[in-house]
Amino acid sequence: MSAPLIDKYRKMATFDWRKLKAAVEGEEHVRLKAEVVAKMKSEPVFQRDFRVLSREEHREVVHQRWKKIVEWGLFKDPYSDLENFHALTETLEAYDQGTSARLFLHGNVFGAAVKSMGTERHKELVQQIENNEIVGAFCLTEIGHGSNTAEIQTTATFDNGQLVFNTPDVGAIKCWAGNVCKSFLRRFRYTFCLISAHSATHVVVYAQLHVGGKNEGFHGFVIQVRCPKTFQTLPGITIGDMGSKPGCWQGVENGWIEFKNHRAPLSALLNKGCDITPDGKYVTSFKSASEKQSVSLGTLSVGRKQIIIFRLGIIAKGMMACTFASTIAIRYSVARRQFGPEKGAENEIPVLEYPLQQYRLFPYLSAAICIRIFQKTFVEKFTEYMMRVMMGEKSEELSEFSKEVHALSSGAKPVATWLGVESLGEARKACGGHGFLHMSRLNTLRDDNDPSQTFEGENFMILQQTSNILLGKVSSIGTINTPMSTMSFLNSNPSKFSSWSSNPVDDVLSAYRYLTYHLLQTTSSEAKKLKGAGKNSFEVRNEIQVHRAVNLSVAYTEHTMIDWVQQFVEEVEDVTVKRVLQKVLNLFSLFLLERHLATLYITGYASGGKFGEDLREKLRHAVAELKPESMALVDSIAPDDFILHSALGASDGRAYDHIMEEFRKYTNEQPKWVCDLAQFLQKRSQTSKL
Ligand SMILES: Cc1cc2nc3c(=O)[nH]c(=O)nc-3n(C[C@H](O)[C@H](O)[C@H](O)COP(=O)(O)OP(=O)(O)OC[C@H]3O[C@@H](n4cnc5c(N)ncnc54)[C@H](O)[C@@H]3O)c2cc1C
Repeated sequence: MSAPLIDKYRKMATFDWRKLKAAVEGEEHVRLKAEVVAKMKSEPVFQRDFRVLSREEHREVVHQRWKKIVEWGLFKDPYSDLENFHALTETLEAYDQGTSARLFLHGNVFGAAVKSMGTERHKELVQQIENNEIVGAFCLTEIGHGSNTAEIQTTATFDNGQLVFNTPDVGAIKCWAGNVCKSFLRRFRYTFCLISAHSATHVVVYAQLHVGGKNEGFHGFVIQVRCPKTFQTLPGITIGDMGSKPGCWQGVENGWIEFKNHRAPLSALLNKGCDITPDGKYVTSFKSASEKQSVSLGTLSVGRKQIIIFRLGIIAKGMMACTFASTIAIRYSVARRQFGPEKGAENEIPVLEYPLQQYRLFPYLSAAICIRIFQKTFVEKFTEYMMRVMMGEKSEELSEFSKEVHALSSGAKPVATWLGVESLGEARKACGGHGFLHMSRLNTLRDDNDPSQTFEGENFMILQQTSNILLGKVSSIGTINTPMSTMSFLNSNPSKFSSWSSNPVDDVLSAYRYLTYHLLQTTSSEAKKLKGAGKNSFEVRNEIQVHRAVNLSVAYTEHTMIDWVQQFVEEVEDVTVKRVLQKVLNLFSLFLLERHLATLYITGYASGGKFGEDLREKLRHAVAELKPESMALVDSIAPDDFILHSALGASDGRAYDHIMEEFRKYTNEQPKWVCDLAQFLQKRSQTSKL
């Protein structure tokens, strides 16, 4: 039975949360997710408590869950059953990113790398991967090189018809082994491969290829690293674990690998577009060194699309983080009562009543909904693009499409993951002391989501990809016409602020257009100035980042997010749902824009304090407007309690009961060391009497 207070808040809503959920997620998706959850609930291996597991225990439980999902055979072919596959992926990601990583991410990257860079001679291996007869990992990052992958130092040297792998120094030791992104699976066949520390039998490894004394550059190879029966490493290979990691990543076997004269057959070279003849001649069909590098780095053809698919998946991680943060903190804020207009515990009010608490939490509630709508729209547009690629289209418009998708995904991944991690930190603080308990899950979830800001392109690094593409458009201002129309507004100089309209989102979009346009202009003229002063292109690119290129990428991305969500809301048929979604978007857009207030003034969008005062007043109003809707909105986004797994955030609103249920598990405990304490105290008391 729910607590009366949470029900009171539920009744304040002006809409049916189920209808909103169906409108945002799609009825079929909601139904399929419920099916997966029901299956997991029925299986003992998916039951969990709040105990902190050791590294060994954590990995074993993840392994058992992985096995169960494999046995269920839930996702034989994502191509033929994409809806089911999306439902499974989202549910597993919400349940535990470590389990989903073990299931999907590393294996798919390994398998896809073999498929995209390999040829006919790797067919048998591909078959083994698909049959789960071997276990694979992906080794690109080294101790000394992550972002700058082209400079990795591991070597593969042709010698007597074989390849000899070496790690020249400590910086060249492979680490992290694996790769990340769930939605990669949405389009590509997958395999179940584990990470290298304990389980991998094979790895895709990147190394500098030396043939006949010449370095032919960075190449991909697939090699066996362990015997699949004994799991002993092969000669010349040392593998270890990377030690403890926070959150769910403790359950993931990220490992390091060192090579010392490890010999592998020539077929280890993933030889699409290049090869070594048995007598030791390097041959290539690549026209240039950079093309060769592009294929090896996986940034051409399928590879570039894979990166975008990874990023689309990571945007969803940001959405999920905001979902967990707002669900747990808003439900708890109704159960938690502190102070009141008059003295007496009976007069205390739920902390959700405080405008400051609302101001800290509701923006992330709106972000959870808006990022989901944006991500879903982006996936649809990307699918349309992929269909054209698969149909073999080769047009200038399609290559423009590719660039635009790349620019937006490189901006949206940072914006979404930063918001996600930030939301969990704020939610933890908004839940006070109890928020710090492991059973709130907020700190653990924060740890789970933390690396989403770094992997698959460190956020600040990939924002540079967005700004580079935007800066490339400066010379064609007036004729910019991109397939998704995210840049068309840059064709004309947007006007300064004059007055507010009746629609805050229209006003926010106008401000963003001005902001993006002016950031593009100032970044571009700064670059010209630096070039004129004799700086080289490396220096120029670095010196235009702070306050300029980074802000440009963020502004462009946020403008598109808001614009697409607005278009979605306009299409919603149910009037009550549409009205509340509009309130959600009002808040999301004002919340994001307020962060750019200083730059808006600096770039001359407005002068005097009134614009800023008005913007903030509108933001406070948007927050207040969401209060009566907030609990139903939470219900519309909240995962099932089994998946949410938070003593503070359960849907029945009985946070104290759940907290005490956990506390009581530790009633009158007598750990072994208290005997030692008793003896110590006794000894002290005897000594003091002497
Ligand atoms: C949980 C987790 C799982 C991972 N899994 C894998 C995996 O499976 N396989 C794999 O190969 N790797 C994996 N990685 C590694 C990951 O891909 C890299 O850590 C990531 O690419 C960032 O690279 P880096 O660590 O070298 O960061 P660095 O490049 O060293 O970045 C450090 C700092 O320098 C800044 N910086 C660097 N260059 C510039 C520049 N030009 N301009 C401005 N600032 C700059 C960055 O913004 C950052 O703030 C994983 C990492 C984590 C945390």
